[in-house]
Amino acid sequence: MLQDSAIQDRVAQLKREAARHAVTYIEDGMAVGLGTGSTAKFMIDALGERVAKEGLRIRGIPTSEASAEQAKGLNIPITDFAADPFLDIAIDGADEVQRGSLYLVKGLGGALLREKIVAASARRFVIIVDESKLVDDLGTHAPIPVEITPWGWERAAKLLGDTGAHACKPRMKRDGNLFITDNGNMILDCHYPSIDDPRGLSQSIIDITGVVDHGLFLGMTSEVLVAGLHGIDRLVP
Ligand SMILES: O=C(CO)[C@H](O)[C@H](O)COP(=O)(O)O
Repeated sequence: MLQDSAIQDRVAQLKREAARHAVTYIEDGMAVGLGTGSTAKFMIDALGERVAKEGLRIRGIPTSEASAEQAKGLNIPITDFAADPFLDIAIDGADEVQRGSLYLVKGLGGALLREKIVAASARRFVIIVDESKLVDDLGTHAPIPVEITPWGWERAAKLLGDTGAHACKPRMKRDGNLFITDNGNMILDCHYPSIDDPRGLSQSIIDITGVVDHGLFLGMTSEVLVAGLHGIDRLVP
């Protein structure tokens, strides 16, 4: 029986391999969406390696300031939506992936808005997760993060309660201060006892004035690379 830390090391190693595999989808001349989080970090490292070793010529749009810093440090050229309104591919992690539909919950890393804009702009949206992120029902392990304007947030929190959320709590940082996104907004983490109609819920949340976006990514995924103890599986919707 493998110890917990040995299992975690093995899963991290497989995520790194899955990230390397995802990066083989990137070809010379492509515009690439760069995700955020620990898994996306492996992917950006692998991409940086291809840029340095093979002279791969690509341009990236990072989904957070953190990913932008990492990409710049690896000499990955950065582009923007003025030059590249559409991307060839975007590669990112996720907090939950629903089996079958490949609907996602994203945003526990706080970058959901830019991640969704990048995903929506990409012809191919590739997700890398470990198998603990696969769920039958969305909201099983992760709350649904909702990005909202700070002004009037209490009102949005109340109206989110009407969409079935049991609790919507402002995200805080470890130091006790309010978490503010790269876009200057707040995040409410909303817990739903069950999500039977993800599309209906998505619409109800987005209809609340003051909500900027939320972490349900529905019908956007092109494929998921799942790193499990026995290797890497590829899921398509
Ligand atoms: O949505 C995200 C950030 O907003 C991340 O993709 C998600 O939180 C997964 O992160 P990790 O790869 O660290 O588990």
